[in-house]
Amino acid sequence: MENISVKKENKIGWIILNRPDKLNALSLAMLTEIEEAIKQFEVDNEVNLVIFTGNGKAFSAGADISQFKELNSISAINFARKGRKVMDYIESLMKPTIAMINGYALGGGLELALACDFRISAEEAQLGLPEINLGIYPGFGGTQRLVRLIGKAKAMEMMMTGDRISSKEAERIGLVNKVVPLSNLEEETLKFANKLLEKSPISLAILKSVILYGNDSPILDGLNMESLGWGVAFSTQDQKEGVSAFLEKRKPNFKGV
Ligand SMILES: CCCCC/C=C/C(=O)SCCNC(=O)CCNC(=O)[C@H](O)C(C)(C)COP(=O)(O)OP(=O)(O)OC[C@H]1O[C@@H](n2cnc3c(N)ncnc32)[C@H](O)[C@@H]1OP(=O)(O)O
Repeated sequence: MENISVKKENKIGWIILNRPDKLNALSLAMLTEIEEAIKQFEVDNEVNLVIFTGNGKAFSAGADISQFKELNSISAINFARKGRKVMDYIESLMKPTIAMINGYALGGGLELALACDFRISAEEAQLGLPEINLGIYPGFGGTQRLVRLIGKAKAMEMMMTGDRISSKEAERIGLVNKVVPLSNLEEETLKFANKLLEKSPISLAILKSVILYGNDSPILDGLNMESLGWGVAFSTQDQKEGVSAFLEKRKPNFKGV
């Protein structure tokens, strides 16, 4: 991998965007590497959760603008589709994902963070969708995900003005889950991740699927999915372990089966 670095530690798969001199701009090559890393983590039983972050002063300053010069209408669609495909893949991963936002999260970089389940941001970070200043608009799924996450008015404001917002403001409007000083970012992110790692990975996977499905469906379909997922959760050993542990007044030891 030339544009990202990848590691596994204590059940966590790390994807670290690694073009610090270009503020981790998302080139086509980087998108391909991210897709490859996700593919590996998806089937790796030693990875139960994935964290994205950036090397240097940015999480990511967005799609690589230097690659835009070569684009025509068709190749622009292909670039946007490639990015969208990767973001959709991240979103649908059946393991929790966290964007650990260490600095600028702009344009496609923020769209990557939006595809994650959780966003934990450094106080010092700035977030925004400045594509409008380039005569374009978010194209990696952000037009849809941001509206669903924070509502139409604020999402339109961010996309149509292109203004950057602080982490504190992002927390206030529900765009990030938690804001911490940069010096504590990794520690706090790991604390949050470890809370999830104590749960049953299989229940988290079913729950995530039910929530994502329901978010894009009429409520009755979502409710039906919830009931069906419940049945699946009840067929697992983890469910038996969870109930036994409660009754035996001990901590559950979930195995993901
Ligand atoms: C085709 C489908 C696309 C679909 C959807 C996605 C679209 C996008 O994401 S468009 C990009 C949106 N992002 C931006 O417009 C942000 C661009 N960057 C900036 O405004 C600034 O770099 C900054 C405010 C984030 C930071 O400013 P500063 O601290 O002054 O750092 P520099 O500007 O000097 O940047 C250092 C270095 O990094 C290069 N760079 C920064 N962002 C990008 C980028 N998005 N693409 C390519 N390169 C980027 C910048 O050019 C500098 O490089 P050098 O000049 O070679 O040092």
